[in-house]
Amino acid sequence: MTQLNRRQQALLEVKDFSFWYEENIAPLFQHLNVTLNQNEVTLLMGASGTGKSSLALCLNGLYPEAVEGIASGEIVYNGKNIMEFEKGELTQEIGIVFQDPDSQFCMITVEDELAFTLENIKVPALEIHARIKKILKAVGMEGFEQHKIHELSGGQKQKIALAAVLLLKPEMLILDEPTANLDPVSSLEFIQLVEKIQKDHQISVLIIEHQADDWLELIDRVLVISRDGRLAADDVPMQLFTKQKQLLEQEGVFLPGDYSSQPTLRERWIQTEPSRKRILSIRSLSFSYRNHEILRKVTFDVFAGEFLVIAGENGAGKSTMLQLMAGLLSPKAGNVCLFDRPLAKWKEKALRKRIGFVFQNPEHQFITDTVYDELTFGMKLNGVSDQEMEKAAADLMEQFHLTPYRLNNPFSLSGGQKRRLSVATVLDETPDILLFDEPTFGQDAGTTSELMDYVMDLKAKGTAIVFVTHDMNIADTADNIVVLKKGKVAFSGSPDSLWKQKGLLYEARLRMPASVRKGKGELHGLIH
Ligand SMILES: Nc1ncnc2c1ncn2[C@@H]1O[C@H](COP(=O)(O)OP(=O)(O)OP(=O)(O)O)[C@@H](O)[C@H]1O
Ligand SMILES: Nc1ncnc2c1ncn2[C@@H]1O[C@H](COP(=O)(O)OP(=O)(O)OP(=O)(O)O)[C@@H](O)[C@H]1O
Repeated sequence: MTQLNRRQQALLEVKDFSFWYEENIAPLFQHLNVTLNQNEVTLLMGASGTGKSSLALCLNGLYPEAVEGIASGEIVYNGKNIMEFEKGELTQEIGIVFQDPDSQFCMITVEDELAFTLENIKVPALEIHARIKKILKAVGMEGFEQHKIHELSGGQKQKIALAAVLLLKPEMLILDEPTANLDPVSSLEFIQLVEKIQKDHQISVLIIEHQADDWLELIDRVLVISRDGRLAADDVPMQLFTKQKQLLEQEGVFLPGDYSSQPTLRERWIQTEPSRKRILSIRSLSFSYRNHEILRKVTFDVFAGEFLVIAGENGAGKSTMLQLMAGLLSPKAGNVCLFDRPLAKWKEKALRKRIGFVFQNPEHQFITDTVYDELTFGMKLNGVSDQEMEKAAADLMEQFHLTPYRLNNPFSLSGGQKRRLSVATVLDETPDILLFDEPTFGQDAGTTSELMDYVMDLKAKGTAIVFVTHDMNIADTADNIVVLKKGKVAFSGSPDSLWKQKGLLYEARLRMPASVRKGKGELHGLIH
């Protein structure tokens, strides 16, 4: 940590800046005054929905224009008001890696995407190939030139999005929850990569993240936006996390493990034992996309009242596994049985009633124009009365902090709100098994523990819960963890027995949770 000892030279000055999505509603953030300096690494924190992503888009001049929003005050970049830059000019100076990397791509293959970026900044054709090769190596994606972007795993996409932005050689880099889709070791490597790029090029970096632990070594300064859209804190990390704990807890911000005296997620619940009633059995299951084998002879069971986590590196086949468990994909060999009956023999409607499924990308799930319609879509199909529907939807909106957004379009919600809505839509009735792909991604400390409380309550009542997750603090609370490695089951057992297997953790690109590392005095161990 450099404790603000770098030479302070203003790069981006935010002066009395306020922003509204619509007239006649309260501003999303107001009277912000803050200066981001050259060669400085700043972390921006705040509860889900406070406006962090929106602020990032204001800083590089895309908002308010792109959303017909309203802004007052000014933002000055290198001494010049950002409104005075030509269209597209500022996006080269201030590069953003978006929260959802899919929203950033416009070409089919990795090479075309990166070449498109270089052509836009008029790089000579002869140089393009070498520049792409070099940047792919820098982000650990060497040899992926011909891969189709939509076929990459979430983590692989994130690295390509970073590569595309770095090609522009920006003076400032904004990273919006950049490690949310990465496996634990890739996440750490990504942070090290950002550190190296920052040091080599002395660029200014603004990171938006809910969990700061692994960034602590790198960040100079932390800003916190409060729920009412004001700058609640601006301090060096150690001062902030030791002296302002109460404020941070009130604002729903995760305290890094080093500073937190809160119980770990695992300590929060009285563990309930799963029953021996088998809900789902997976036997010798194999699956390929075209000739590419993704899963090979996978076998495990899921029991009533069990909390099972599927973990593994980016691209290991976890999301594919979950879709096979839901009957959204069909196995090439082997089978998945629900109550000893193959999924293929179930009627679609009966299957959907018994298995709830939440996609990795919430947007893949939304089919209506409002939060309320999204929550009641399934209920309407099942003939639930208007009165019951209203009550159930109101309860879910309350529980998942979505009440103010009842009539909002699901696509306009913040990343964390979208995630909560997609989870809430499968909770309108209680199926036998709930399959969630990264349900806690993008959540602040408060919404994570509330969501886990909700899910643990369902588990205690007998619902089987399956999470695909990269969050090892959450994996630590599971009854059973299945680790996939290159499409095969590399481990199945309790979290405690997994944490003892250092070699396996390393090979599967997993890490012990912070609380376990802390107990062993290895909190900042690079890999484990
Ligand atoms: N295009 C839009 N139109 C209207 N409202 C929007 C739009 N985009 C975001 N919002 C609203 O602005 C608020 C802030 O969203 P934003 O994505 O900036 O929050 P955030 O702090 O980044 O949240 P998270 O941590 O969940 O990603 C949310 O309440 C969201 O519903
Ligand atoms: N529609 C598709 N067509 C072809 N290949 C695909 C498709 N979807 C995924 N893949 C490939 O299958 C492999 C497994 O992908 P999957 O999304 O299941 O991995 P994952 O373990 O969930 O990864 P992550 O943690 O990054 O989300 C990856 O190599 C991916 O590139």
